Amino acid sequence: MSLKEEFYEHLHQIFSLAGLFVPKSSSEEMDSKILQYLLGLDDPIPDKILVELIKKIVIPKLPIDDSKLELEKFISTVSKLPHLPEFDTILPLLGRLLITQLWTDISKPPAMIAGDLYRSSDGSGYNKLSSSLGKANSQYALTSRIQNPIKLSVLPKPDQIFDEILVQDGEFVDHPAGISSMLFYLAIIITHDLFHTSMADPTINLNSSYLDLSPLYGSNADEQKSIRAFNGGLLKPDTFADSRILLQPPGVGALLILFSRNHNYIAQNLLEKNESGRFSITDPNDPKQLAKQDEDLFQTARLVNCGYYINVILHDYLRTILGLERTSGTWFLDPTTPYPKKGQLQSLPTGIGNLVSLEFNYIYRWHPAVSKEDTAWVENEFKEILGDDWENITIDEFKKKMGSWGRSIPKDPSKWTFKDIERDSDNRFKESDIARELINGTLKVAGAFGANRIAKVFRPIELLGIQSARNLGLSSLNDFRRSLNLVPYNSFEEMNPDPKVVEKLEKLYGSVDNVELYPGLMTEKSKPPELGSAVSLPFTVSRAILSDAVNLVRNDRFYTDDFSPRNLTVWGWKEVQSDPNDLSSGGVLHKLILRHVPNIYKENSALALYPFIIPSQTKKNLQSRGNDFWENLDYDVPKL
Ligand code: HEM
Ligand SMILES: [Ca+2]
Repeated sequence: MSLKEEFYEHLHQIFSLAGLFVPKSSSEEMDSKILQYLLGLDDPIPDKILVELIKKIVIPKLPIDDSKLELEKFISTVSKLPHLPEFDTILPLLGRLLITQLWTDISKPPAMIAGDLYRSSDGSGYNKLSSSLGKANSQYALTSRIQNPIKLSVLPKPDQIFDEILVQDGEFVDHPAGISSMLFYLAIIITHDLFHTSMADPTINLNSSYLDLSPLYGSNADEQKSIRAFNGGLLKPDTFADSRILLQPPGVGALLILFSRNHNYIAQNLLEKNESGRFSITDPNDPKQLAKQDEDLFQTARLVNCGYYINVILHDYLRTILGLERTSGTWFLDPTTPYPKKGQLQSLPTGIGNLVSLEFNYIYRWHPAVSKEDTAWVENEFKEILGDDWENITIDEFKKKMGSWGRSIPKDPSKWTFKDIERDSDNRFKESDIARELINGTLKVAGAFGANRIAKVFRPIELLGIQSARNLGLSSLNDFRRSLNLVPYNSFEEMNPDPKVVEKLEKLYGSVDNVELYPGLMTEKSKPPELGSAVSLPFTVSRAILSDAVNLVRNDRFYTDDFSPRNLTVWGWKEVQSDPNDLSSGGVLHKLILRHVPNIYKENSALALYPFIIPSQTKKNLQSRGNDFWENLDYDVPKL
């Protein structure tokens, strides 16, 4: 059988499987019949030459080699077709095919707009045709359709759920793949970039639905103003916009300060290089020109800084999540790749905008991962903010106390400090203070996911979360799984093989179809760390966050169509690239660490190059590659 005949044989089988009857025939006849089927014609195409021409249009070899003049041959053949009755249906169809091909060449809606280079302060205009999509202060989207309503006359009380299956019972369990707290510090920055549920109305998200570093740059014009120096595009020293970061362990703030410092490094370099004179002014005393220069430098620096951030997410964070550092391969998941139409594969759009959903807000509540040390830190913090009876505080009290804490901090974010970490006379934090938090973040092993793994200190937050999800009518875990095309769980045992967990779930929910989304996500089984899922997330969570990541990045025009030297400058565009063959296997975060807390880490420090994994585990992971690559790294803890 020739290759072509073999191909037709396969195709015949596929069509038969799909219930489409296609008689076996010669390949020529087959071509004509397949085209007849694809084009919805009543009769086979009557002419061999036409079949060949139509094939080239329906199944083109992309990109098209126009030197072969295929299009011209097509037009000239079509224009010479004799007026015969058998061509009556074919002629208009040929026109339709040609117009369709030419029409689909150009992406719709347009993703790039000339001269519209910058991110807005609140995420509006990221997509020009639906310019409010995903801007701050919008209602959340919903992902999951309710197909099987929960059949339980009385749902278990939130505190019953927390006290039975969520609260840590017994010893803290180390993360099985040695994931460090630093990975979760970045996860906290990501979640604080995407979600800020309004206390007044839980359907409203006060943040933009884009990974645009809103924790650093703010989510509206006022917040953005509060962090800018209004000179040379700079930010105030070591300043960020989102006060919620102050409630987190200081390592999260330290990581965000790397991005704050990086912004100023970028702005200074942009002005110094001043490519094509794009930041030039003619009169250094003209306030109007100075203001425009400041704005252009600020906005361009933000684009470059976000370029670093997205590459940290793709090359450090996702790589660790997928366990890719254990192999020498350089493959990674790149949602930004352009995929034009190919054969019957439709093109995959980019830059079409994004709106995060309530379900994803819950997918991303990873409180089980908080380390032992950070939990102790949070306990102290909560005692101060919530009072001595913090463990038993009611939801209303919790909201009230959090509100008054928010009003008690300085209005000017450049005055914010972390507990025990003060600002120097130049208003910057000491390198050693920032480095200490980052180093400890890499040394502190995160907590394992699973049922009964959330520290008690999170009780009020979890009760609020469970109650709020209920008020908002979120779907069951199984319906959410259906919405992602995952098979629903048929039994509690399928959801989690641990008999102790099964027993508790059964008592609370009766049937697996009744399990609510959030309690379900936090108690289902976790993925084994060995197989491409190093972070050992709960099954549904692990699948959902990959879909989320791909959408967030691909749908943002600033990371796809507009991610170019035109917008970022040639220097900026080169700066943010990852190099898969370097010591960090393509990581980007080490560049920020080595640059912004200089002379503390060695250039080859495992803690800088693989900050999301505790160093002893990094050594094991790299050794498992089976070569001597691991010997290039220094695994000692940097001295302060
Ligand atoms: C390390 C200590 C942490 C503390 C002190 C903390 C604290 C809080 C607080 C106070 C809330 C607000 C509850 C509400 O208003 O409904 C919250 C919600 C949330 N947390 Fe955490 N959290 C921590 C770790 C994490 C981690 C590691 C993640 C995941 C990466 C995470 C993800 C979330 C998300 C997505 C929300 C919902 C946010 C919103 O809707 O505005 N948190 N957390
Ligand atoms: Ca955002």
